[in-house]
Amino acid sequence: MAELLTAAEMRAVERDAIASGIVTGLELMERAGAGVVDAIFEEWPDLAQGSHKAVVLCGPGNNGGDGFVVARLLQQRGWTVTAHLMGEADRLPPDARTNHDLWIGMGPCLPLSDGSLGSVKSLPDLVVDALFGTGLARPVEGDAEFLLGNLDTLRRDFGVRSVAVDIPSGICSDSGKALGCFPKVDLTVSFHSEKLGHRLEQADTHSRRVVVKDIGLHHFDPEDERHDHVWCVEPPAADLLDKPVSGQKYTQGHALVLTGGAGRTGAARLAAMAALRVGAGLVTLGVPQSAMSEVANQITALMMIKVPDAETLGELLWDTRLNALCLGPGLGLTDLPRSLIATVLPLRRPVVLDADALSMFHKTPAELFDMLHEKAVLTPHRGEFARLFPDLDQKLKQEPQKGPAYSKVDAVRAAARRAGCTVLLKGADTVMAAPDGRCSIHSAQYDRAAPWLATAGSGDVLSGMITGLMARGLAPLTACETASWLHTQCALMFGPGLIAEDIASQIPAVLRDRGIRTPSAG
Ligand SMILES: NC(=O)C1=CN([C@@H]2O[C@H](COP(=O)(O)OP(=O)(O)OC[C@H]3O[C@@H](n4cnc5c(N)ncnc54)[C@H](OP(=O)(O)O)[C@@H]3O)[C@@H](O)[C@H]2O)[C@@H](O)CC1
Ligand SMILES: [K+]
Repeated sequence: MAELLTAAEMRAVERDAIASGIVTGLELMERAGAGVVDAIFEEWPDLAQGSHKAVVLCGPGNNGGDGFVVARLLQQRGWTVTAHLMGEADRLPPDARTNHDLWIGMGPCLPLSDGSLGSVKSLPDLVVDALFGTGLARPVEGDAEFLLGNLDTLRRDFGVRSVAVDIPSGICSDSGKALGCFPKVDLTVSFHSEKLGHRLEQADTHSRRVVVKDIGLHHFDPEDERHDHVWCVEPPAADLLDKPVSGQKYTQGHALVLTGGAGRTGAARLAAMAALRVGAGLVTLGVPQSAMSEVANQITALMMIKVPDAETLGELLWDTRLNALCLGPGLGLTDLPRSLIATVLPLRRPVVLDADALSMFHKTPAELFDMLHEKAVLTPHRGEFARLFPDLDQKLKQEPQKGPAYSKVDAVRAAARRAGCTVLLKGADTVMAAPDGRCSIHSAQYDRAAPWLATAGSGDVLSGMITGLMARGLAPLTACETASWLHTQCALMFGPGLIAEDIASQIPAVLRDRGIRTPSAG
């Protein structure tokens, strides 16, 4: 998995590298600027030929310093470049000041103003946004706000291309939240690793693409440093999902998914099918009397068993081969589901709680938290999260007045700690955290945007996938990471027109794509 860094972590990596003597700050800035120029030509090969016109907006910190390097390197390629500086040159930090002074010998540096992007008659081919990077400390105002607001219009209406250095200015790199304004650029070029802000919130609405350029710094090792850092979920390794050739069905676990009453069993059936498709050996639906014939008419590979009350469920669970459970999809909000949950949780067996199993505790979340354990997973959407963790949701909702802003990572980590189990908060930026602080983000953004996944029953399928993977023996956080990736990948594979029933049906194709083959296929 790839690390996602906060501004403080990035500064620490830089500081350690400089202190060890392997590199200077000035060298890092040069590499950063050169990385931006390389990325520009990779993105737009036509700009690598001939002479073009660029405007570089430089801020008062080192992000501005990177901008002066870009200005110099483009000018050296024969471009016509104008730099615009926000603030006073003599207040720039040392490395940025050095690059400013180098630029002054080469081309114009004007004060930033509302006219910095030129007039309709003299527009540049490219705008470089180097106003603020990881040091954004408060909302952007004045001329900077005006200019950033215009970038998207220039792109749409006049074909002017825009590139942000490190992160679009105005976006908090720790939280992805906008501080004061909301630019939209074609390309963001970041350094060393992506920052959390490239993946959180509506990240792909302020940049159409993000590329990361290596500047020769040390990367964290996921095996050693999982607790402190946040990781971006990547495609699961084939051996995580493959089945042993000689295995029989019980070696892949037996999941139990509880349904609601008559007329409300669809959600649990979706979850159960997903659990089976991700490879659980057996999946049984636990069904109340009123829904027995409805469920019997709808299933083939799934099994069912009557669960009229909590006592029956308790007896059933003496069978420890039932090794992962799913409660919530369509379960209802009456006393029966509450007693079913109270029967399941003390057994400390892997369990996913979703939907109604979360909503029913909205007045008494502490009652739920008291029963939870480290093998449990909560999979709330934002509304369910707000009901269980109203104070954290409130903090998350507040419009930030300073950076770094409170982030979804902060909120989900706090929720997992409080609940004592893994919490997965759904979204295009799905954030999941274990109670010990391990945390990852699955991003269905940029080229993995899956808008058709926002469809009724989609969350039930995700819960089922997590349950099935836990039945196969995956640890809760790993199951969440793997299921999040599979869920989105199925949607991408199916494409437009997707409904919840289609998601799990794509699993075989996705598994084949991951290199999981039948032995005879080699
Ligand atoms: N770390 C690394 O390894 C590397 C880092 N590199 C580059 O450095 C960048 C980080 O540089 P940075 O720390 O100087 O912060 P940066 O984003 O330039 O802004 C700070 C300045 O902006 C000001 N300011 C803030 N908000 C404001 C507002 N709303 N309105 C007005 N002013 C505001 C703030 O003022 P202050 O808060 O101090 O009053 C301060 O003057 C990073 O993104 C990357 O591009 C690369 O060279 C490669 C290696
Ligand atoms: K920027």
